[in-house]
Amino acid sequence: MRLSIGQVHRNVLALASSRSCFVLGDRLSFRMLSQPRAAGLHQSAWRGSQIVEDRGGPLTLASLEVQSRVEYGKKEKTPRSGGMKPSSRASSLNVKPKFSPLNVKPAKSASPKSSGIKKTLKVDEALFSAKSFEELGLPPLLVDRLNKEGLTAPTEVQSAAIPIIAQKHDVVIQSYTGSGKTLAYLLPILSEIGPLKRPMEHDSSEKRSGVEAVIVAPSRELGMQIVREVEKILGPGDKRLVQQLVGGANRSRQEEALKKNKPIIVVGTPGRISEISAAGKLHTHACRFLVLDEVDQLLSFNYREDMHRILEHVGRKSGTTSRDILGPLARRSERQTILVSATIPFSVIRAARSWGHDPVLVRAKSVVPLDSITVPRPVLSHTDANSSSPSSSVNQAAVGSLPPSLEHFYCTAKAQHKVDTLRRCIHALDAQTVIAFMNNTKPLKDVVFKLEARGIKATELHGDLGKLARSTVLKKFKDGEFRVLVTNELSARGLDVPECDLVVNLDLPTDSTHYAHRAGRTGRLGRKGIVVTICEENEAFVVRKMRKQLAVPIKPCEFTEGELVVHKEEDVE
Ligand SMILES: Nc1ncnc2c1ncn2[C@@H]1O[C@H](COP(=O)(O)OP(=O)(O)OP(=O)(O)O)[C@@H](O)[C@H]1O
Repeated sequence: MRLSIGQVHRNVLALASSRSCFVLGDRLSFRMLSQPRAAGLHQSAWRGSQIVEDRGGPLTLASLEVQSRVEYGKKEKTPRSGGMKPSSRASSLNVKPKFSPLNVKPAKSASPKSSGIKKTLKVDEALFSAKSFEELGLPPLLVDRLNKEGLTAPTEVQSAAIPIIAQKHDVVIQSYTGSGKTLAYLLPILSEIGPLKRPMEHDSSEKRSGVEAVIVAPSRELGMQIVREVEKILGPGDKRLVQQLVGGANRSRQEEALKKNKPIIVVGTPGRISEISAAGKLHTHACRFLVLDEVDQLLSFNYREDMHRILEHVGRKSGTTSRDILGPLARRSERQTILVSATIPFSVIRAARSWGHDPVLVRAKSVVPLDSITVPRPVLSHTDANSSSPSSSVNQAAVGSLPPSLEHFYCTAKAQHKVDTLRRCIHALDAQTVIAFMNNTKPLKDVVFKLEARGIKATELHGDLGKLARSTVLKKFKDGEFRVLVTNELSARGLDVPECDLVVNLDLPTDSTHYAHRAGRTGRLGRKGIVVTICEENEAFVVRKMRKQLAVPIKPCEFTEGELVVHKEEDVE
């Protein structure tokens, strides 16, 4: 019996002595794991077959999509191109839960389009709120649009954030990666502005002109992703109401589009927004909402000038200057500020307190006034928002940022053997959609080359590629044309590839916050996912340190004979 990754944490039955590998139990019913998968899956998976009854085939990442709580329909699996062996896609299950939030269309079919199979990715029901979108007070037109898009129930963080933003609080939204933070701020904004908004008795919207919401994101990819999310909700007829202002794209075209389309929402990167604003082509004085997505990164030293301009200008009536008698208070009253990240260091809490209007911290199941949070005094430093706090603040920020559905492992390998370890890891886990992180740009190509030479379709994504190349690569990866995306920190934040079932760190992340964001590219919306860190022997202590800081088990392992072998900690220490 080979066992699925998803079962590790709950089903450990025994430890095999000599290799100290875990032998795992299985509580899932045979019916759920039965024939179709058995036919398609190969030997890779967990060692431990001696003890557990063989139920007809190995369980691999594909089986992560199976949960005992809900009933599934099964569909044919479509192989992802480039794999050594044709195997299952992890996401070919139909799920029909209580509120059918799981009736979610994947962002994109990850299998070749020719398959004609409309897949439904299984997500974790527990992530969803017991309340409906209507109960949260969203306007009927907006709820209709959401339903049309297959979004029928809010996640917990959406359920907490939507009413609080509607009450005009400034908020800091913190919840783990892939928990739906984007809609948590978009929905209350779209309830107030644009064609789907709540009907008002005394509608002052006619008097408003210009941009009403500015959303800032640290990367083009994330910016574009947010634009697509807004477009999806607005529907094809009103797409022009959102405008992307990301770097790397033609600036004059963006300026022309601003003039022609008169968008109510702009989404962009700090540099481009502030550039166009400084040129007088973007008028945001009447803006009602300012969102900083991945706020901890946006408030880092790198972005300080652009962010300063944005914070000074957005939602600030012309004529007021920072020397006005009310100073920042006058500005505050003009806009609602929404700060969002899976990792919120104390520095962000401090900033939010100083700009905020009754600011509150919103988490999945709690809403806390920021004033009630004890924040240590800052330590001066000029590197970034995280490091402007003591290292404990970095650690504090990362705690609770990881979805519980993730499983973490690490293994050691010499630098020159890392790609081979990656290959063995992919096969042992039968991973279909893999993101491999490195710290620098230069070695990415080499890794891609080596993977391709071993028959694994791979591609690279980094900031040196042009905007078009970046979006093409990403699209092809999402569409399943490549099995592995080899990338750097650029892709660590916010990137939503629902099908991603494995994240691999080929280089160690710089700290636990970086680990958390990289890891969060898998296990989206409560799906199962695996994170494997491949490090050198003398770096293993760093992983163990991060494990402590993050308070998640990161288990030592190795990949032998097409299988994942989990070690007892003592064997490696
Ligand atoms: N209520 C919902 N029902 C179904 N799917 C949803 C819902 N809310 C969000 N999603 C989907 O869940 C996925 C993750 O959402 P999102 O990208 O907003 O997560 P996040 O918390 O911002 O993650 P990160 O911290 O990595 O940026 C997206 O594919 C999104 O479309």
